[in-house]
Amino acid sequence: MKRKRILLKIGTNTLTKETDQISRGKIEDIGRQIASLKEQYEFIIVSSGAIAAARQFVKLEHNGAEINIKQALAAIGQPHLMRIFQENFRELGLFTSQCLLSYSDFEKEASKINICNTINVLVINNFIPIINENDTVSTDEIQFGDNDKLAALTATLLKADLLIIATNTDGIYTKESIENNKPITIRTVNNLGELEREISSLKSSLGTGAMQSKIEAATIAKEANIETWIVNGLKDNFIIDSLNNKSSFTKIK
Ligand SMILES: Nc1ncnc2c1ncn2[C@@H]1O[C@H](COP(=O)(O)OP(=O)(O)O)[C@@H](O)[C@H]1O
Ligand SMILES: N[C@@H](CCC(=O)OP(=O)(O)O)C(=O)O
Repeated sequence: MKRKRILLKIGTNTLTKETDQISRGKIEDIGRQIASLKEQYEFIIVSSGAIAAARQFVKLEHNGAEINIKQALAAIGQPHLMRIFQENFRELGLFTSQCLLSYSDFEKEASKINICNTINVLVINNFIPIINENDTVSTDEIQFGDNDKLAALTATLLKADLLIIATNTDGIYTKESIENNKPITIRTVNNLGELEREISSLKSSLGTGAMQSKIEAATIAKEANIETWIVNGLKDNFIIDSLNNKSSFTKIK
């Protein structure tokens, strides 16, 4: 049976479990789930966390440009992040590999072919690709805040069956429920336009930029007929529970 391809995007909030360190426990939780699902699903990961990994170890001299500091931190943190993935996944019998991509790679035909070729060989040989933005050569994601769009472009290019974005909420909450401090998840979205209106009207008062980028990612995925699920990565077993419909999350069809 052909395995379904899941593109899993893990944000910094999830990877650090909202602390100032990468959580080995969370990486182990993710690895354990991938190991138990590997007969039915193949996983490609887009992981943030390079900057967070560096902040555990260093404080850099400031030269006036905050973005340069973040780029340097990403360069320092990325190998640490990969080491933590590698150590934890290896214990579970999983092999890892690293791919660093930037937006401009998705605009060049030759680069797109190379990305597909490399990642398909990795997947066939059971090496899980762990992708991050190449923060040395471009600043799009660290400037605007996340890897969501990179994940959607990658899911589209690699013909994923599903895009799962792991974050620190039970998906997207309704405007009213946020205002009442009793968050209620929007379970299914068929009309992204309507959702966009709800979110943008929240923007001024509650600062919803973070969810906006996830909606933009879902818009890209939808154009390629890929569903996006926004799930709570802080919870143990979040991938399996969402696949079994045992948790509260947002499904964007
Ligand atoms: N309607 C909404 N529903 C849920 N979360 C929202 C909403 N609007 C804005 N957010 C914010 O988006 C955040 C998640 O995005 P972000 O901080 O970028 O996380 P990540 O690092 O996982 O990408 C939430 O913690 C929440 O503060
Ligand atoms: N490439 C950067 C991504 C930074 C970022 O803010 O991402 P996210 O946690 O997805 O909002 C890193 O690895 O630190």
